[in-house]
Amino acid sequence: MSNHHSPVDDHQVRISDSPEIPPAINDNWQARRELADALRRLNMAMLTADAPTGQLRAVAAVVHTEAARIEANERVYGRKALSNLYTSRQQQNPDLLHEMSPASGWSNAVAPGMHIWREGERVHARVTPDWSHEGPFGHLHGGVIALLFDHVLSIGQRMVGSIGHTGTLTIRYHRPTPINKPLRMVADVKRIEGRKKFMAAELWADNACTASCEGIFIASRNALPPASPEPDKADT
Ligand SMILES: CCCCCCCCCCCCCC(=O)SCCNC(=O)CCNC(=O)[C@H](O)C(C)(C)COP(=O)(O)OP(=O)(O)OC[C@H]1O[C@@H](n2cnc3c(N)ncnc32)[C@H](O)[C@@H]1OP(=O)(O)O
Repeated sequence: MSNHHSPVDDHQVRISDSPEIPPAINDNWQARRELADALRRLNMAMLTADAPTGQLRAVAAVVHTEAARIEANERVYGRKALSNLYTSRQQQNPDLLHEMSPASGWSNAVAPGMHIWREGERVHARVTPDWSHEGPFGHLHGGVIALLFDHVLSIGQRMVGSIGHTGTLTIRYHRPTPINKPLRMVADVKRIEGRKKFMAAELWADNACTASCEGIFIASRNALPPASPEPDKADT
């Protein structure tokens, strides 16, 4: 595919250089983070509490009412549309990925809450999946692990240019990965061949590598050549 693709639109994606979670874009997005936290708490309570049926139905009714209140606002669907809205209001176009991503978005209640940052030629990440991400009893779902790898490797591509599509992910699950404890990830670029970036990453719990991954990412035909030492400056 891809002759008809528009150029990869990842100019706004930045890799943090700090292990600290950055502040929200503005107070509105801070409020979205707070609502996402509340939703995660509600989900966790629902999954773990031996609650009476009537109580569960009563809470569902309240949540539907509150959702309708928010739905009554003008709707803007997707990162691209939201970016355009910011641009049309002549505000700086912010990096919405880190708020909205299903893997790392602080304002996305389904995301496990993952922070990615760069140190030298590697990207690091930390994430604490919980009971809502359980696969085997007490352990992390393998599909969630694939999501975490895909995301950390995707963002890691920014070290050497623009973000390309995931072509192939090869994951080896070495041992069950725990939930409810901080996990660490590390990723780097192994080599670049034309439009292909060969990447690798590991997932660690305490002192054990529980899974490792190799990924091939394919840059758009329209992307600028890779391997710039300062991708943000080269791409913008
Ligand atoms: C992601 C972009 C947006 C970024 C926004 C920022 C947010 C980031 C958010 C996070 C996003 C998270 C990330 C996501 O979730 S990305 C979403 C998951 N991925 C997809 O949906 C990708 C679907 N597939 C495609 O679109 C096309 O097949 C692609 C683009 C992959 C290649 O189609 P294209 O027409 O361009 O390729 P080509 O035929 O000219 O071949 C070119 C070269 O590549 C080699 N090859 C081809 N396919 C594969 C493969 N599957 N594995 C390994 N190698 C492959 C091929 O042999 C050839 O090599 P060579 O012969 O030259 O040696």
